[in-house]
Amino acid sequence: MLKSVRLVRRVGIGRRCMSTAAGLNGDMTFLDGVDKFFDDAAAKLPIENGILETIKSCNSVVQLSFPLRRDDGSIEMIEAYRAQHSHIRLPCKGGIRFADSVSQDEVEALAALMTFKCAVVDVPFGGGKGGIKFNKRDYSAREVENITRRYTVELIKRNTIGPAVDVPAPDYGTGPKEMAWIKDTYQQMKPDDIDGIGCVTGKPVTQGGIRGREGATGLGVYFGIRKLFSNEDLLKKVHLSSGIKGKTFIIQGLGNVGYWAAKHIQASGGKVVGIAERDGGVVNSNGLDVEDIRSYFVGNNGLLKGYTKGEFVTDSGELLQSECDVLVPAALEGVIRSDNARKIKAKIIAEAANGPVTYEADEYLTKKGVLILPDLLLNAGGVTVSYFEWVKNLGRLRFGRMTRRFDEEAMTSVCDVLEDVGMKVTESHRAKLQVGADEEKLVVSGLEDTMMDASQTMYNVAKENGVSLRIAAYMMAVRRIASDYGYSGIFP
Ligand SMILES: NC(=O)C1=CN([C@@H]2O[C@H](COP(=O)(O)OP(=O)(O)OC[C@H]3O[C@@H](n4cnc5c(N)ncnc54)[C@H](OP(=O)(O)O)[C@@H]3O)[C@@H](O)[C@H]2O)C=CC1
Ligand SMILES: O=C(O)CCC(=O)C(=O)O
Repeated sequence: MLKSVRLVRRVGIGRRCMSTAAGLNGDMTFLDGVDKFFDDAAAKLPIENGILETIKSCNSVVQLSFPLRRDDGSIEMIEAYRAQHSHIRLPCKGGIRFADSVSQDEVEALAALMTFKCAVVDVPFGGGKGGIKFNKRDYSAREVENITRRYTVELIKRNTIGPAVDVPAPDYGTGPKEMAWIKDTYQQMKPDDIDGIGCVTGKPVTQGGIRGREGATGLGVYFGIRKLFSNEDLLKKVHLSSGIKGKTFIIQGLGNVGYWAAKHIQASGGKVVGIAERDGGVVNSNGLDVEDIRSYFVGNNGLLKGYTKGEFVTDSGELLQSECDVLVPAALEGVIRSDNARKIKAKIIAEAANGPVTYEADEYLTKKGVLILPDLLLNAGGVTVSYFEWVKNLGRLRFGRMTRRFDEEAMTSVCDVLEDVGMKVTESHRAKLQVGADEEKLVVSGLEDTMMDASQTMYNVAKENGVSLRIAAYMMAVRRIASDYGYSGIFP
């Protein structure tokens, strides 16, 4: 039985109905920090105050609690949320987090980041985010499945999930398996929704997922970092030469995002000299082998302790403060705060996680000259490829299915014609040209194009306005959303 349900409608700046979150070790709460970044960007834009208030406010938050029958026969109440920050574009979009840290403040902040992130990469969704407050490790597989399915049912009952209204995806603590349960539950309950398969993204490929989504966020992080390493102007400010090759990286979190980002960084010649996980970190100034450490970590129940190809450091927080060119936080928000910002030695912080740097730490580090690649841009690869998955689901057609062979044959004809007119086309030329793009190639290409384009616009906005990259990203987002309101007006 449903114990309590609260539907909270947020209607204006500062009129938060029940923000109970404590600040982050003395810094403001996650949500207050996001609001403050928004205000700083908004102050630079000639946009009517009422529109700014409309953009900033969270449209709705569902708070749920539902019972779980534990394996030992006892009943436990589970607390969960889904925030829909913006309905200006539908569906709402954003992941579902399974973590002890989940709170209303957290999901609202994350949902707001989703709205702005989607606008930065021009993905036509409003922001949403869900969370269930529990640690998966303390529950059996059956219990986790039941929690996921019951949560989905509670969302269905409130019309808070569906391909047209709100489409969840993976986030911290969730992945393809949970997304498959959500999809299956939705389709069991709504068999007449012809687009039901698009009710969630990040599904396994066999369940309507898209090739490339699992590694998309980390690949997008890599693309964003690579783009920065081609920007001589910005690199000059942090006294670094161009190119990733030989640069040193420390990664926090070897989960989905951290692993894929580290893998691509290493493949392009970057040196991963430290990896920090919850139980401790491993350092090696000659560079760690990402694939090797990840397979150890996965096989060792998510623990790094015992890994022998580097020095183990018990306090993984120490790694954030170690010497490196680029620090990549890829775990949770608020890990760089005023109480440790002064000790950060990295020249660049690449925000793979959402909100890893608090407002206060951002202010301090930016003044000090540390370059921060903001979450709004840097981890947008996930939602970009989720968008491709949703389009695929609604279109019911795998990208490349109707074009791959056609393109290959067209290029074969081009090679034949070149030879007919007397040009020499070698076998290696043919091998290069006669490729039709399959789904994965198209996804990677679309993702790369999106990240390059959005990065360049962000750099331009930062330069034109003399602001940090983060404020530039917020400015891009606010301008685009305000322009939507300019056309749609305020209903009714
Ligand atoms: N998945 C996605 O597509 C996207 C994720 N993000 C953001 O990226 C971040 C990471 O998400 P994701 O990779 O999916 O999550 P995962 O759950 O896959 O991985 C996170 C990893 O970080 C570890 N971790 C937790 N706390 C710490 C800590 N204090 N120090 C070091 N490591 C820690 C976790 O350990 P443990 O399991 O023990 O907690 C886990 O191994 C989140 O902020 C998320 O919102 C952003 C865009 C998209
Ligand atoms: O893939 C998505 O739809 C959302 C990913 C996400 O939760 C995020 O970008 O923070």
